Amino acid sequence: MSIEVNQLSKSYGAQKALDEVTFQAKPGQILGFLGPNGAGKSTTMKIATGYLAADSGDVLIKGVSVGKHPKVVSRMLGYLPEHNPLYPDMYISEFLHFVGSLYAIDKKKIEVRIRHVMERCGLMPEKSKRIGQLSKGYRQRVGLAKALIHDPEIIILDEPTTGLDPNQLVEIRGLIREISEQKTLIISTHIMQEVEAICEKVVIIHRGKVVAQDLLQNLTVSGQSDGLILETEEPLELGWFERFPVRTIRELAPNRFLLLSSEPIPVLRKQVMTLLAEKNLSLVEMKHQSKNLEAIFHQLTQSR
Ligand SMILES: Nc1ncnc2c1ncn2[C@@H]1O[C@H](COP(=O)(O)OP(=O)(O)OP(=O)(O)O)[C@@H](O)[C@H]1O
Repeated sequence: MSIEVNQLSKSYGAQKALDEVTFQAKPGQILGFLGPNGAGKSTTMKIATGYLAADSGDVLIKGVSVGKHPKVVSRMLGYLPEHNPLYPDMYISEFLHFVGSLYAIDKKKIEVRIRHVMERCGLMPEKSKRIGQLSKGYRQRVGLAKALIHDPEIIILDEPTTGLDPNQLVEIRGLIREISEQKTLIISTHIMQEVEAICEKVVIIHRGKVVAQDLLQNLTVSGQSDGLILETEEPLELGWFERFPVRTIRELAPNRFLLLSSEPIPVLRKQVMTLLAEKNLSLVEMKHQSKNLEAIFHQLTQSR
């Protein structure tokens, strides 16, 4: 295994942020680490990269304990934190020089290495600007370049596309896919499309506990999550669905529900149509929510 997270627990005061979190990533795998706000993703990433100590449990990077050998591990890891810390007054290459010196990269090799990562991360068009003058997308690229400068085998990216516009988002995702060749990647995110677009394996965490861990293809096929999204102009009463073949109801937004069906969707749809007519409700939207990651995520991380 490239990364083994073993029974990690962490509390902040009385609050338990992680409760025996366990998962693994194989060499060459892109693992999507998913969870709602406050689930414990950043805490896990910080412990895995040696920035924070766990209360119990450990993370092994290629068999080396992060808790016991944080310095050894830091050379094997590239990390893009959620709040990507950069020096706004520095030029990009100046900044990468500085980071390279922290990893004691050979002075003869550093120029070549900086040029390589700047090209790889598409930074050459902006090379004459200071970091503070760059757009958010380009600052994320600098963060990625920083994570790659010492050519680590394992890369951990904490919410790498948050706050990017749709064009930058596609570009950065493409870049992540390119970077991932021959590397092991963990990407923490709450964007389902991101995981579906780039990840092979998925771990879902909720309130500090792992609630699902599998290959994306297995999760989306085996998840018992076929459902119907229903939105009406008027409020719906949950009691109306008691006689329906509905296992669970999730409120996605006001007057908008995900009904997880225990029967084929056409059976449920027919009953919902009858209900709408009976109650004289105006339909805004009704659509089949197939067994996709978003439905599984809702199912596992929202309470009724
Ligand atoms: N330094 C801290 N002190 C106290 N509580 C903290 C601290 N850091 C995180 N927490 C709490 O621990 C829980 C997990 O936080 P964490 O940042 O790991 O979640 P997350 O899944 O990364 O969330 P988000 O998607 O919102 O970034 C949250 O309830 C958070 O408020």
